[in-house]
Amino acid sequence: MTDAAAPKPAPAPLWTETPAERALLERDMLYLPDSPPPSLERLASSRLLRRINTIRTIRRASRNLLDMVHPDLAHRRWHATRVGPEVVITINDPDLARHVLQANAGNYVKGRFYDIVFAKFLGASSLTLDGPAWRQRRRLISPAFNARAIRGVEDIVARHVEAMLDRWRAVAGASPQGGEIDLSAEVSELAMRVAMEAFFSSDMGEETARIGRLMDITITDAGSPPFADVMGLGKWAPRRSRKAAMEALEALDAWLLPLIDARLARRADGAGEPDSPDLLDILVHARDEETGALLDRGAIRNEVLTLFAAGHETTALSLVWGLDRLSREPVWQDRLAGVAGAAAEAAGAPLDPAGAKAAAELPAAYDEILRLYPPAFTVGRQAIEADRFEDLEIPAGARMQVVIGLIHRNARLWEAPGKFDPGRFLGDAKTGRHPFAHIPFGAGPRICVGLALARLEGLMVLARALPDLRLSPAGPPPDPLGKITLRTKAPVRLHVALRRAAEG
Ligand code: HEM
Repeated sequence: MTDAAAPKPAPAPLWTETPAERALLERDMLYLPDSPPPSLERLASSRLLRRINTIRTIRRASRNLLDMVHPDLAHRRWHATRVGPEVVITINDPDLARHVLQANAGNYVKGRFYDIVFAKFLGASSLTLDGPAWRQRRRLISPAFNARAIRGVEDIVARHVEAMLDRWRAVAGASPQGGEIDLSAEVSELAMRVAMEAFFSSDMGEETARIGRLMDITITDAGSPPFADVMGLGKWAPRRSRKAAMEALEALDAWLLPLIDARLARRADGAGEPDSPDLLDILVHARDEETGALLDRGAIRNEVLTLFAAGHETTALSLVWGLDRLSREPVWQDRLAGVAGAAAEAAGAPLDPAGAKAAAELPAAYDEILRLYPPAFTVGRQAIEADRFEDLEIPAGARMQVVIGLIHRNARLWEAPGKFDPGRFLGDAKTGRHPFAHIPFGAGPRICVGLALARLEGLMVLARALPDLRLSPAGPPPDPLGKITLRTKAPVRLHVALRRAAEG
């Protein structure tokens, strides 16, 4: 038999959605815990119940943080419970979120939980510090994320997006039916490569898989702090081993510290800040406004690790959830592909960031992705002093958990909240919306410092991928898993085909 007569390969299996899957995709809560935590009122009646609840909650939360969210919260503005020594108030209300994150932000710090979760890994950094030390650190790192700095990394982002899409186009073009990619691995590699080059002007080479694994081990471990730490028990209390995470952290340090040391050595030799500094240059040359002091090696290491950890996983997850959902929304996918394709044709070149922004449907689609699947599902604060909001008494020390993922699907704020509809962010549709109804990057003084970089990456992937590639699901909708971020329980795969082949 000649090649020409060889049978065509069997069509790649394309996922056929069931009504149950559609209902799951469009429900008002992304996640429903099967047994919710009891309310504060019920716990007040029994010490035994409080103990049992604490142990149970910590166990469950260390497996999946989303289990902390009470399903009743979908219909309530807040819910109070007690975990160990703390009153925990979970929030599904834009006014209370504004009170905690902005209006009375001075009374709320990152607090004990951030110490437990991050201190061992990131140390003191812009993410974990509070008060004047945080303000100073934030001032120091902000120049690395201002409009000029972001324009400076546009080419880096475009180059890495294209390199990723070339791999996808090769898979898609290998057969008329297209093929499958490991979406989770692909976008994680993209976000790491962008961070590495934008922050350190350095190439990750073949390191992405190893560094990704090390980051994953440390972040996963940080997201499940030992019971004794959560309970605030002394050193005498037994704790589970964190050996694997500490080894991963050492390996990360062994990778990062030489990069930092090389720049510190240049500074010691008298080299000033270059004309186009990267993030590491900015940190190495940053001086305290009042004292003129430079950051020491430890502070630079903490900041660099924080920015790498805070930046790469969140951005990658927005694309995992977003492209998976788009693969299940063919009408919007075709519309976005048409808009991006027409804009690129008019420009006579692949869309650049300004062109992608100007094609209003594209930023609207990224906003809708961040609404349905906010990678930072929840942000927490601790009350310094007792406070009051309407009829809610907030005791001193209370943990305030703003559940962004609930506010984003709150039926009082959004019509048909589970439906994918970027139209919510187009034209007049935004008029009159509560300013805290959509807060994927947080809000107030501690709003995400890297949001422009994240948006740039998200937008460029949509703008460049959709005109060429038709995305379809390779399996059922992903299951959410709350660690520190909104992960998926298993890596997500995606089916990609060339649009021209698919349409021809
Ligand atoms: C889609 C991607 C991203 C999402 C959804 C996201 C979300 C958030 C949120 C919700 C906060 C506020 C936390 C709080 O109030 O407690 C935050 C803070 C922060 N983010 Fe992002 N982020 C993203 C990307 C990035 C990137 C790319 C970077 C850096 C390269 C970054 C660095 C930070 C830092 C340093 C903070 C702490 C800021 C402070 O407290 O002053 N993030 N992020």
